[in-house]
Amino acid sequence: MAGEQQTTVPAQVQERHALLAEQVEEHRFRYYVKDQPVVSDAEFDRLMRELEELEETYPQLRTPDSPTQKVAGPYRTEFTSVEHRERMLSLDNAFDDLELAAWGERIAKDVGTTDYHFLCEPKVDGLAVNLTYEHGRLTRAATRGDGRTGEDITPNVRTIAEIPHRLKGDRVPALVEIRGEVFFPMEAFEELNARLVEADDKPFANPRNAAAGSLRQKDPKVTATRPLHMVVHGIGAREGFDIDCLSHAYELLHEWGLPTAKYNKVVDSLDEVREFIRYFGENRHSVEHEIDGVVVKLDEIPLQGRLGSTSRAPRWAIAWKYAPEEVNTKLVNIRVGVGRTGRVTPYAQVEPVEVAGSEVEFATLHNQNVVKAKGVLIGDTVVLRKAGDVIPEILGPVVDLRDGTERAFVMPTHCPECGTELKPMKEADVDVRCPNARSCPAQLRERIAYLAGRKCLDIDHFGYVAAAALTNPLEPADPPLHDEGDLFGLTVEQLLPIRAYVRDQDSGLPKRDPKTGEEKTAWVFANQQGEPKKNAVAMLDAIDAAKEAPLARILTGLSIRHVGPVAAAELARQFRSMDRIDEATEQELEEADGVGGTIAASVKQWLAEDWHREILRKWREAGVRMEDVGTGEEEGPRPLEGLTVVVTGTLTGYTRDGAKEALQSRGAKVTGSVSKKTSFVVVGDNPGSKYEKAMQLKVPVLDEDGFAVLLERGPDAAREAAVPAEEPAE
Ligand SMILES: NC(=O)c1ccc[n+]([C@@H]2O[C@H](COP(=O)([O-])OP(=O)(O)OC[C@H]3O[C@@H](n4cnc5c(N)ncnc54)[C@H](O)[C@@H]3O)[C@@H](O)[C@H]2O)c1
Ligand SMILES: [Zn+2]
Repeated sequence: MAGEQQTTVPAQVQERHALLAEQVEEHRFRYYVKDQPVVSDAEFDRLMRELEELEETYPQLRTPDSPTQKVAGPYRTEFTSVEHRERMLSLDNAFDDLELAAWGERIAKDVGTTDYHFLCEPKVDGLAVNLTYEHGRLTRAATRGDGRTGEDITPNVRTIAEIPHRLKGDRVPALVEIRGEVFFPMEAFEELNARLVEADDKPFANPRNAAAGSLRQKDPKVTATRPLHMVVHGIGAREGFDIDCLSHAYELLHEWGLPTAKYNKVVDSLDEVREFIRYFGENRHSVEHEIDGVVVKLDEIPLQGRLGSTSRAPRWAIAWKYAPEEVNTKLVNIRVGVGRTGRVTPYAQVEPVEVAGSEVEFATLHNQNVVKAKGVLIGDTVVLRKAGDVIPEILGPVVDLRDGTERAFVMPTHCPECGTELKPMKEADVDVRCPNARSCPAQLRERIAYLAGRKCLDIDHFGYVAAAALTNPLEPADPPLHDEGDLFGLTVEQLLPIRAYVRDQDSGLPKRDPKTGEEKTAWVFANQQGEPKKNAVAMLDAIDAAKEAPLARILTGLSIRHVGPVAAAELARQFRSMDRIDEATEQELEEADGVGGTIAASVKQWLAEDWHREILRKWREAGVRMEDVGTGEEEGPRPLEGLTVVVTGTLTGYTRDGAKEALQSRGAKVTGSVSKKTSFVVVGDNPGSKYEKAMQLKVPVLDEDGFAVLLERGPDAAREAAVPAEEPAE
């Protein structure tokens, strides 16, 4: 200590420290008071980290008014100030295992016993609220403020349905302060922003800001219209009752009617803490609110007291932060991509950013109404979210950074790739499509990529870049594939001269070099000596092998509307060859198990088109089998015998009845409600409560692809394809 006092702080360091402190204070003000932050949480955390590191090296900089020594504020706001009876603190963070281990060691050293437990809780991404109950009545609700003094938001909090105005039961104390997190559900966020934009109000950048902004309204009537929820996660001052552990306190809070968390877990060791962190890292989105980390607490309350707190955070708890899923970036442009069925989708093109482990340059905007509803303008700084494997999306604009140069998106009237005039999908539909199915380069590229892809022919070394190169190269002018018909006739000589754009698979748009900003191009199949690349040769071999593909995969790969993997499997099982499907009447197709009128009509329509027939003719000529060997009758087995399956939500390739028949014809029992005896729950879009029930009961859940696996390959393979439904906590 004495030595450190003598090192003088270099002038640049002092300046840097002052600048960081000022920035942190500014960001806190925008975040806690205006509910409109201009930087991402991760960016904010980096500033805080740098500040802490400077103070670690030069402890003289760590004065009591440094932001590192305070919760936040104090702020004067339009709300009345109220004192908390006990301070509301922030939490120290652990960003890696070393920091978690260091915390664990400090606990072990300072706690004075070996008999203690860790309470693990998902960290709710919302805003902290303090509820005061006196003799069971909610007498006050306040924000955290600077930790000692918060804002009185009692009337607003009273509008939140799940917060009781009166505690239940006969063990109600004289006084208790309850701490918790108010959050805004992700599903409702888009709708709120749409309403705000409609009314010419500022949209929120993310759900956490929406929670804070909705709760901190001058008029509680406005708050009442917002779907706010709360999870309680602590207690402050108390009189008239005693508790030994925080986990037991939660049981009491639950008994009083307060919304306690479902997933908390008490464990003995740091390794089990790690397991909890790992589990929720992978299942972040199976919880009803956003999670930005895990909070680990010492469960024993007397031991918490022994460790005490700093001016900013308790020593007995730590927040593990997950890698951020949200970043701020610039919306450079909104362009449209054309999908396999011709559907035209606006895409945000952003300044490339790293998020959730990958570089993102495009984010879907679904359709023109979504662009409008989100309230984003070209040129905005936006919040971009990438959750797990899901396609990145734009949450909302950072309105406070606008400078007036931003402009609204206008949906193009013509296809960006073939120039054909766009038409609504159906009459009065918001979705528009390019009607030029056969030779629109975009649609052809998407169909070929799908045909070569995992669900269909599964051709090795034939990815999206190859599909793009073969259908619409920059050189030569005449592409090797004019449609699907040319696939099995490809030769190595055709591949060598191909140069093409490197395209993003989700949007279909050319990727750009982050340094030069130019669109990336490549010689896709030839090496520098002009010889074929190994992968190109292997791809041609794989194309050849795909001539023997099972009929179901061929059928799926034709991109016939309504014929996804499941319907294709049904058609193949019952008709067994393309010829027989071709010869069957619409009536006969319709009467087949699990097919139905829509699919039958669509198959017949497809087959009636000349250029489609030409594809089949060329394929036949090239030796594509398009027939399943064996009669099929002798297998007629009931591979799903003994299984009970529930189907919920909308499937794209199947009607509800069709799905049911496909299951029953294989021997499965189909029921309407989920129980412990259910073998699988098949979920489509908008699944609702049965899905949640399945998660609770740990019943394996199958999406549409998983459903196809179940039908084609049976329950063992399907179990591997199922969503893990295991939960660590009870
Ligand atoms: N983007 C910005 O400009 C900006 C500005 C200020 C703060 N922030 C964000 O806020 C964070 C700092 O805020 P903070 O001081 O509230 O710290 P914090 O969010 O890192 O942790 C403390 C808070 O976690 C909450 N919490 C959630 N679940 C909990 C649980 N199960 N148990 C206990 N507490 C739980 C509590 O409200 C507590 O106050 C930053 O790390 C940053 O992410 C962002
Ligand atoms: Zn087109």
